[in-house]
Amino acid sequence: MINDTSRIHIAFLGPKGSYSHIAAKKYANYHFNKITEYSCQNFSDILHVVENNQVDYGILPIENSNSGLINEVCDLLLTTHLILIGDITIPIQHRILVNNYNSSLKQIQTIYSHPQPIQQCSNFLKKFPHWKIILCESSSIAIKKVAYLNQPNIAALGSTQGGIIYGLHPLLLSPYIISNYPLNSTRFIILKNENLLFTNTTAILEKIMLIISIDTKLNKLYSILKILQFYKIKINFLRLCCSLLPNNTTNSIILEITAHFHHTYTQQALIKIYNIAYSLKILGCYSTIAYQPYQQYT
Ligand SMILES: O=C(O)C(=O)Cc1ccccc1
Repeated sequence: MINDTSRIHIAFLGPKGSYSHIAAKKYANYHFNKITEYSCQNFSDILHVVENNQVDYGILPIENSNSGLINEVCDLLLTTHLILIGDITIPIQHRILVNNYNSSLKQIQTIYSHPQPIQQCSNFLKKFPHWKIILCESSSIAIKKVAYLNQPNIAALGSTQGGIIYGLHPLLLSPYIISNYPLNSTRFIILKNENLLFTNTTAILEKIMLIISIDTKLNKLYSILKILQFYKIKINFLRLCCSLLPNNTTNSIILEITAHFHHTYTQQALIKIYNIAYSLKILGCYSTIAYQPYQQYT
């Protein structure tokens, strides 16, 4: 347990300069005075340090506008007792980062990054089939490695901020060209080790994330969708997590809805879902922050 109570400790993926670090700083600027950043090697380590009260909050990417839901994070949500207290969406602008600012695309033979940026830039990367792709635990560890190796034929795919921290230079290419879709953004969720679902009673908590366990054989998923439709509750995303065990008779659903927990319709819908499910867990009720600083490129 960290003793300095005047500071908020927040855990994120990678050394400084990762997209998760950028999101953590933006979230913290909005909510807290002083923060201490706590860097983790992988997503499960983030949950671990929050669960053990080594830090106050953990931040994890949940979905990207290009590549969709981040499966590894969804799977981790099924196993944690942490609650979700907020989310933040930030623009993601990938850059090709090199050691020497005179370098060109032609020189590159190997590119390092996290699987997410690689997936989000897959169309651009297809133009260079001879490039060797090296997957790393975060984009910032990739940047750090490329800076350490200091060779003209290697590059990292990551953020401008990460490049600045480790002394890499972005090639003069618009991030619009590098990402599969120009408006690339990622939504991050903020997790806390707490029992209370409603820590911030003054905020308008407009989103609810649920984990529902249902029978695999019966048409329970359809029934859940019908209930939500009946109460006109908007589904933000739904992920069906099928068990790989042959005799397992339950599936888990991660469902995010736009709804106010105390609204009568929400309460009625949740009771109906609870009645047809094996179990219903409310992972969190929270409000959202979205940053849209795309203007700088328009
Ligand atoms: O590798 C990083 O920098 C991360 O934070 C993971 C990631 C990468 C790209 C989009 C969202 C999250």
